Amino acid sequence: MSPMSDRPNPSAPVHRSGFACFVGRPNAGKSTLTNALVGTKVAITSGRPQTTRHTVRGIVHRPDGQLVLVDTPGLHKPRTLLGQRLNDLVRATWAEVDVIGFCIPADQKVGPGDRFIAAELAEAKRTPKVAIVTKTDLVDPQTLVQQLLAVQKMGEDVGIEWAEIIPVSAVGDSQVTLVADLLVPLLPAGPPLYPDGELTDEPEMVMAAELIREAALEGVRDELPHSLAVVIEEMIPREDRPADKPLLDVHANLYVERPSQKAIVIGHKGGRLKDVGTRARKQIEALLGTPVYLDLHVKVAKDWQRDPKQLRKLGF
Ligand SMILES: Nc1nc2c(ncn2[C@@H]2O[C@H](COP(=O)(O)OP(=O)(O)OP(=O)(O)O)[C@@H](O)[C@H]2O)c(=O)[nH]1
Repeated sequence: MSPMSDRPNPSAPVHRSGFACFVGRPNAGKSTLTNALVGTKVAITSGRPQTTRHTVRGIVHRPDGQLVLVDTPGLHKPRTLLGQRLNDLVRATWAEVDVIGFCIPADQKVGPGDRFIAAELAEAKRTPKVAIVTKTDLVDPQTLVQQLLAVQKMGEDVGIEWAEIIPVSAVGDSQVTLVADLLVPLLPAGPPLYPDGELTDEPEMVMAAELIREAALEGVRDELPHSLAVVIEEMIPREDRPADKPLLDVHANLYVERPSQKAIVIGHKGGRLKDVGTRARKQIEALLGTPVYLDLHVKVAKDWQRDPKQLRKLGF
């Protein structure tokens, strides 16, 4: 603990800093809330700083504190080696972060999916947990009150005492600041962990790979849940370009497990892959501030999720 936190002066403003992660079932609104909090268009700001093994999604800089939002993959029934590793990673993250935000959409009844996560979450006894009821713009006030009560009850059922229960609409920009207001006091006292203005410290290649992966999964997430990995083979400035007209060559491989998945990614007459490439290219250009030539190849790496050697190669 830093000496700052021991100082018995309640009137002096204490700077706090630490890590938070959002959990919740798919589509609960975690990414949207993250982006709203961070307040940037760079949707995927990932990083693996020395201080944590986890991917940084975004950093909220405030005068009173710095909130580093880290990513966890979804918890799910482990059927493969990758599934097991992901679940282990989730649990490790929950034990290491300073606060967990459990996102529950306001417009859907608390269900078995939520209860499964809540029961697992209850095991992370030492980490404070905040319940965040998202998408409040989609419901009327009465439904919202019912949902807040249901979330309270779910906590009681599994033995979680929520530090806070916060309704928020990231899309409607309602109470987003309040989420940070309530999370920051739960962080330990300490100086900022990252320089001001920094959104991520991930090497550009990994960020580019994530942008491509996101683009490739768009609309086909259900068909390709964890079956897609992206590896940037090469990222080099094109030679012989005038200084005012640079071009960055990015060559990436998209690995899927089965030929049927390859067909999904590529699409009819390659149309889908072309779209994926265009979208990912624009985002990489926005991210790096330079024109990009993006070259994508889809490869089948059979059963890569079950093969430790392949997993390592693909960065898991
Ligand atoms: N109306 C409304 N829609 C929202 C809000 N927040 C998120 N959404 C929508 O809900 C959907 C899911 O949001 P995401 O932020 O991608 O959810 P997620 O929890 O990150 O989903 P996964 O990445 O699948 O785990 C998207 O279509 C969002 O636009 C909100 O505050 N209001």
